[in-house]
Amino acid sequence: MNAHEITPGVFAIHADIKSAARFEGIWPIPHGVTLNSYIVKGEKTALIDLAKDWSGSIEQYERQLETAGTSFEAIDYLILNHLEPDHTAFIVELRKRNPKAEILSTPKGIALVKNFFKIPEGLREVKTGDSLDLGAGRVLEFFETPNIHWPETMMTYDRAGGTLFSCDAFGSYGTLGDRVFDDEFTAEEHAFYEHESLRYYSNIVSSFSAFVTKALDKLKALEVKTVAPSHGIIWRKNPKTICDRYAKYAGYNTGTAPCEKEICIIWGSMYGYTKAGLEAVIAGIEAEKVPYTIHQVPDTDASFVLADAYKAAGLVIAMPTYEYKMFPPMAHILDLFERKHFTGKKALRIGSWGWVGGAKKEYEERIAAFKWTSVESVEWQGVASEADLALLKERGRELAKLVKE
Ligand SMILES: Cc1cc2nc3c(=O)[nH]c(=O)nc-3n(C[C@H](O)[C@H](O)[C@H](O)COP(=O)(O)O)c2cc1C
Repeated sequence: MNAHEITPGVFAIHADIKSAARFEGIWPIPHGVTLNSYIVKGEKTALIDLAKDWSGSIEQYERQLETAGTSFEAIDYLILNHLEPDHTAFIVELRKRNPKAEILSTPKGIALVKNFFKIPEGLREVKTGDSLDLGAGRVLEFFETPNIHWPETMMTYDRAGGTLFSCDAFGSYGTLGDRVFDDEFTAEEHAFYEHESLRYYSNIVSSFSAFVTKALDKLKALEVKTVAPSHGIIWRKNPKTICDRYAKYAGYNTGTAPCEKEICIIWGSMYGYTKAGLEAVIAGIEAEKVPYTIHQVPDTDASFVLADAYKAAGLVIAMPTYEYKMFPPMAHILDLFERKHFTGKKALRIGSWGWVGGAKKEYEERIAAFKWTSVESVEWQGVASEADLALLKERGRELAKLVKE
């Protein structure tokens, strides 16, 4: 694969990773993930971010550097926007092959270079407002954007070409193949990557939405012609599309953008009693014509549940009591909701119990901090009666009406 030229002297070094089953060891990536790093040339050459190791990775990476007219040995500066290992794995190899290349990152980033990789020298701390003159009119500017997605994170901006190297911000799952630019994909392909970027955001970034909003504010002053993230599509035709999308995603759990008027139904059931009650709830939702997605746990991986639940204004949580508490796979989902700050939802909880219940109490304790608006929950012993089913349908309607407000 060749490097992709973004503007004269600026290249994307792009790798499709298909060998890993999961991202961060948690989130399934059936369609893989891309890793982008970038070469910027003035009189001096900068490499922005690196890549993770994969089979044959160094050789593939070197071949792309060659097609961009450079090599590990010719790099003058290594700029690290983010120290997560998927963007830094080659750092030791680069330092070995090219001890003169200076490494630039935020003060927290430089501390990680020292502590992670035991590289003690040839390091430069940069802060917001600092810049690096590569010569020939090419100046790179740095913007600290903490917690997108680690505390040390920054973005780098090439003012001459208007390219923003945003690292994990504006990223997505999904490999790209030989195309990397937004104008090279069809509407259908964009719909696929949009869902993968929502899944990426809800899995990886949603805990840090307040920081995303702050970073987007900071970037408003820049004339961004191309958004060049570390994962996924490079946006040169419509950079606003991905910026707006991220602003919307950040708003879902900080309240700066409304969630979608839809319901995500998450259910688990051992013997089908809760499921039968859920069908009545669904009938109520359908009667109100509110769109919904539905996921059974644990069958559907939490990664996909999070994506649909993150964007939905409404949630149905359907589960039985299990050992005096919530059905364990649902407890896992609620634990993730807490960690990822899924606030502000409208929710209905239902479920069957056998002899004394317990799920309701644990659920209510768990969601107390979530700032959700709850429709009164419905519980029943064993098989739902006709009266239970009528009530369940009614509560489904009630939730749907709330979502439509
Ligand atoms: C492993 C296990 C643990 C259970 N623990 C409780 C419990 O602590 N309290 C209770 O009231 N019912 C308990 N039950 C009973 C179920 O909650 C009850 O049968 C319910 O109707 C199952 O609904 P489902 O078919 O949707 O799974 C338990 C059932 C199983 C299989």
